[in-house]
Amino acid sequence: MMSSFVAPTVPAAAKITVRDLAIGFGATVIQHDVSFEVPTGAIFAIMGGSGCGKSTLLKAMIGLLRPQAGTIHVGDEDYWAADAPRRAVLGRRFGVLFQSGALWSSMTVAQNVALPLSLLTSLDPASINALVHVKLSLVGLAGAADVLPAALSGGMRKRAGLARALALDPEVLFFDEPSAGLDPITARRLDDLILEVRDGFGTTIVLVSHELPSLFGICDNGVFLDADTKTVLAHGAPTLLRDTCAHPTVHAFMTRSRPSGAPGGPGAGPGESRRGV
Ligand SMILES: Nc1ncnc2c1ncn2[C@@H]1O[C@H](COP(=O)(O)OP(=O)(O)OP(=O)(O)O)[C@@H](O)[C@H]1O
Repeated sequence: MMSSFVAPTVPAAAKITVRDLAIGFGATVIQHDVSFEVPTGAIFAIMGGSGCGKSTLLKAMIGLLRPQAGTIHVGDEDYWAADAPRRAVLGRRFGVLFQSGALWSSMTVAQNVALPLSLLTSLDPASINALVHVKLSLVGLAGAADVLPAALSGGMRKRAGLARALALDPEVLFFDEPSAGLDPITARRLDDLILEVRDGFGTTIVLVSHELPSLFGICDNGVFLDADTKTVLAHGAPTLLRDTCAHPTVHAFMTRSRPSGAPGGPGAGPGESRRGV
């Protein structure tokens, strides 16, 4: 007799492929001809100076901003060619942690983490509670389940946001400036947590950051955007770009030095050299 058992479908690993992307607002182009691939299981950095379009690129990748041109593939699927309901289904494979944590202020930490589970799954309340407890334990907030976000420190808010982003077991986690506003030790703890999530669950991680310690400490791949040319200047791990990239803008950013030709930078006259600025 044939078995009626049907094996659950495991979604294909969500490699993200960006091709010839142009992003912007109205007629304004912020970046164009952006191409890169986020390998499965990578911690991938979107780097570049202020205003170059990192957050705008992130918005296009998580479905908040339609690109002006080009494609973003999630696995084999062209994300922006899909209709809105299909994009919503694809989007369930993503978790997002915004800069502020973006928690609902009138809901407790546990209720915030439970929200995506009650909205997007048919799990019963007891299963949701159990899952919430697991996610909060993972980020070290099991003891803060019944606390309102206002009572949390900045680092705890980020961790609560991370627990919520992890609620649906995403294949890809997006972070917008995860360490912004955190002291160096708290930022380091958050970095360690991001590494634990990637190593423990194989989650692909895409993060926007200009915190050099985080970039060097946890990212194994990335792309560097430039505001002046509105294009990608370099691809690769932040440490690789720091150690080998000769482009003056990338080199200056990665080594916190002045671009060559700038006052006090390499190539500047001796009288222009200053320290401690
Ligand atoms: N909604 C919007 N409408 C019009 N222009 C926008 C909008 N959002 C951002 N911009 C502009 O797009 C450019 C890129 O902004 P974006 O926030 O993506 O840069 P960023 O690299 O993330 O910067 P930062 O590191 O300072 O956060 C900026 O010039 C910004 O003013």
